[in-house]
Amino acid sequence: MASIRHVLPTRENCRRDVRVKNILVVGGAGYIGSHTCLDLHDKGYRPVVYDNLSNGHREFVQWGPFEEGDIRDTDRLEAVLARHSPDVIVHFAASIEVGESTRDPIGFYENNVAGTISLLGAARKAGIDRLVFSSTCATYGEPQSVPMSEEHRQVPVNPYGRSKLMIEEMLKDAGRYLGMRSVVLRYFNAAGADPEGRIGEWHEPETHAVPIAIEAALGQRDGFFINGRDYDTPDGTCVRDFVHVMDLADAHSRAVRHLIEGGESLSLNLGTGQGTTVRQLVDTVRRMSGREFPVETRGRRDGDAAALVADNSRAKEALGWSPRFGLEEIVASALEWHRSRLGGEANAMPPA
Ligand SMILES: NC(=O)c1ccc[n+]([C@@H]2O[C@H](COP(=O)([O-])OP(=O)(O)OC[C@H]3O[C@@H](n4cnc5c(N)ncnc54)[C@H](O)[C@@H]3O)[C@@H](O)[C@H]2O)c1
Ligand SMILES: O=c1ccn([C@@H]2O[C@H](COP(=O)(O)OP(=O)(O)O[C@H]3O[C@H](CO)[C@@H](O)[C@H](O)[C@H]3O)[C@@H](O)[C@H]2O)c(=O)[nH]1
Repeated sequence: MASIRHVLPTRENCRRDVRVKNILVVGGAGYIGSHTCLDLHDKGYRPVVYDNLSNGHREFVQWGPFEEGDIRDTDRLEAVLARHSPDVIVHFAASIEVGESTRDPIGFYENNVAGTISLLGAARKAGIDRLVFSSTCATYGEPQSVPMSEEHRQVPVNPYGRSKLMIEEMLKDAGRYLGMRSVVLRYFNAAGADPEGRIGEWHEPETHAVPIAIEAALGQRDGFFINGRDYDTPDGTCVRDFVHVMDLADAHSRAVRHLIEGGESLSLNLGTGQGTTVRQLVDTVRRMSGREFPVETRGRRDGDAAALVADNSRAKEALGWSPRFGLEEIVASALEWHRSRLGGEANAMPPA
């Protein structure tokens, strides 16, 4: 298989057709936001990060200026917008953990919905009417059919998904009545890391399947617990559509360009269209890391859908986007990132 580095766009081949513009990346010190800054920079944009560092990392801000602030602080946002005059806002900032949303629903609506109202107000005042928004396949709720197209009904089953759907509805009204154009990107399961190992997935606490399996392989956890093996799927474990974070980043840069070029508002799924069971994921991590680790089964996790796989044809058509990487590249890049973070600790471990 070709090295991941060989298919990444270079600064040179993308600069030719994109003028340098400021892009405000809200939540850009986080996982997907920082990879998007890397991609925007490589394509000739200047990403300005606005983040309160509640879940992000200062050291992930490497490709443009950093403005520390909270999206609920409208005055601070207005000052930053006035200073940088961005052409487009890319909005990642949110509380993201589904389980936490059931324990603290009001906190989720406060950060995600009230925070976005504050951001939209500041953007309107600054005359910025182009926005790319991080949504999620969790807005669909229980799948009626797989793969899921954008026409699938949206009936989220947890406060996290509902908060994202509320924002999608607000953006529709901002488009209808205020002329704001937006690209809503509904990600499936983001995973993987910058192939050069500069940034990667780093959530605290970590709840996502890929980094947890890798931490188990690197001896940072006792093992991996599969949440339920009694689903109606090929091996009884949940099916997910893992999409490489660099492919997501590429889609954001394309969405930015679409808006700058006058394109209409869009809602798009971002996934590969390929389903992977949790068991297959764990086996791939074992094989690629060369390390066995204990795998046990526990009960189902509340709110988990059996299978979530994207129909990505609309994103392909509207943005000319296509996922370039599969599960092996996801696991390889994530392994590299985790190993580089652990340094000698990972290398010192005896093979299992
Ligand atoms: N990770 C996934 O698989 C996935 C899937 C679907 C959708 N999403 C969405 O993508 C976006 C990014 O997810 P991520 O995995 O990179 O999460 P992340 O937590 O790594 O990034 C979110 C960033 O937003 C910042 N932030 C949060 N609240 C803020 C506030 N009030 N003001 C300023 N900054 C704030 C955090 O500090 C963090 O840096 C989120 O909106 C999430 O809902 C993620
Ligand atoms: O230790 C673990 C962790 C996860 N899983 C399972 O692995 C699958 C994937 O889980 P996870 O990586 O936590 O992702 P999701 O719960 O599918 O949620 C992610 O993907 C959603 C879109 O599918 C986004 O909306 C969310 O923000 C994002 O966290 C699920 O079946 C989990 O139950 C395990 O079995 N064991």
